[in-house]
Amino acid sequence: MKEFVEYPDRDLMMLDLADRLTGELAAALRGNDRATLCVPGGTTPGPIFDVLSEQALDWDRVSVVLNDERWVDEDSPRSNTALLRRKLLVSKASSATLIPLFKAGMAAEDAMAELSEGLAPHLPISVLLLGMGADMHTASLFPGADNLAAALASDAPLLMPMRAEGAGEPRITLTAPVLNGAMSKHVVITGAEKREALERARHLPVEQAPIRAVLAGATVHWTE
Ligand SMILES: O=C1O[C@H](COP(=O)(O)O)[C@@H](O)[C@H](O)[C@H]1O
Repeated sequence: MKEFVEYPDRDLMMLDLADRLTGELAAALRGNDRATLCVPGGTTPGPIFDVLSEQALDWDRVSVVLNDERWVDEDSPRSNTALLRRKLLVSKASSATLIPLFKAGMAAEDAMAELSEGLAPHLPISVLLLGMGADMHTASLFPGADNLAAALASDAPLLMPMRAEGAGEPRITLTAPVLNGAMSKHVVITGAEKREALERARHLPVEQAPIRAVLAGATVHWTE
């Protein structure tokens, strides 16, 4: 890990993090025509998206892609894409381009080729924000998942379908080499349980603690 940043409260963390991500995106846009922002779903990032979506940035030159998606329709409360549409791709950020990680009416396995083709031109990731579950999964790299080893391999494809006991529904995830190809990497976690899990992860094999696969060079942001 590059740095562990501890904040006095959630509001300050979300504001500071949104500010850092905006600064890094602006820097990426200064040197390139476009930039790619890759973000987690789940319960943690909503307040960051609220702040980010109000930032002055050339959003029409920004591509936004999720770290991973739960294979559910967008009208499901579990849909990470729906979270993005509701919280991030609004206000000033409404002109950003969403790179889809879901195809309605198809099995995840059957949609890989088409979704990978859509993602490829937007790589490498300029700015990466990851979350982490208390089970030490990040993106949809879950301990015990069927395709975990393949998704961690250095020659992994861009995307992998993933099924795991703790995951609920089938998933699709960006693989470790794609995540690690990011120009800047941040991990956001909250609460004592996740802090302890992160500490434990550092002493476990990556198969049991997949977050380890992305920690090199990452800044971890934590508050209670
Ligand atoms: O299922 C998921 O979980 C992780 C962590 O989510 P949280 O609710 O504990 O913040 C998230 O990073 C990932 O994108 C999501 O699909």
